[in-house]
Amino acid sequence: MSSSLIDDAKRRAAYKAVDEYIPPTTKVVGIGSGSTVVYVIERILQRGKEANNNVVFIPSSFQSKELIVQHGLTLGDVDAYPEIDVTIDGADEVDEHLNAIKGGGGCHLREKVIAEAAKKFIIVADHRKNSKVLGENWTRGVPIEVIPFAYTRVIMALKTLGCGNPVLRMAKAKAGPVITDNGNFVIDAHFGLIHDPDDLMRKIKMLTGVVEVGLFVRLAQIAYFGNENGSVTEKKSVLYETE
Ligand SMILES: O=C[C@H](O)[C@H](O)[C@H](O)COP(=O)(O)O
Repeated sequence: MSSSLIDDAKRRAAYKAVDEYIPPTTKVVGIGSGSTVVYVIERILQRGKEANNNVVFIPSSFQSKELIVQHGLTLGDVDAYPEIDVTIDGADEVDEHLNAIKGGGGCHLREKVIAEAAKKFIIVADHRKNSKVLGENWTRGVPIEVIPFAYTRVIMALKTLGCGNPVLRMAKAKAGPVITDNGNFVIDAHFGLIHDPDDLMRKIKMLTGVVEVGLFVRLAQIAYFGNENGSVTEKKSVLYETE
């Protein structure tokens, strides 16, 4: 599938999420990070200045803060708005229960804060992210943000938890490791198929030096996946099916 077809798929998922989950009454919107979220902003801007005038946007990263500011939207902070109406974000993989792997861009710590602060957390992605079980398609591993001082110890501990080859994420255009928006490192740890993401998330989070794990368990209400044929698949959490 060409990259423009994938971009189209991301765009359709993002547009649908904005159309269905940001009604005119919405006051506070959380903005995730990554390439799909760019289309979320694109759709929000298409609603026009008037529709966005009274809406505050809360970023989950340097990237989303820049998107909000550059497009003249009102920037807020989770300190001032600890309760968000709806957060829309991308994902690296989503399982059948709407658990997700996130952090391919190293932003999962702030993204999780913004997701947990939201009454509704919505995922937007292309069809490659739509799996039955986590680890099926996303084999780069679970992103784990760690304080630099502890990274070697965390890598050792991840091996005892069953990860064969945890890798410190290296920067592409700089010598040395990726540094997150919070000044930390990221370790990518592939665990094969993850049948119990809650259990794995808790075990990793208990390791000293781990700041946040890119496993989002039971947080999403709905996920939209843009497909190759132009359709959009909706996956809804059983936790919200009664709504
Ligand atoms: O740290 C990055 C985030 O978790 C992204 O939301 C995730 O990697 C998906 O990004 P994209 O929309 O570019 O596939």
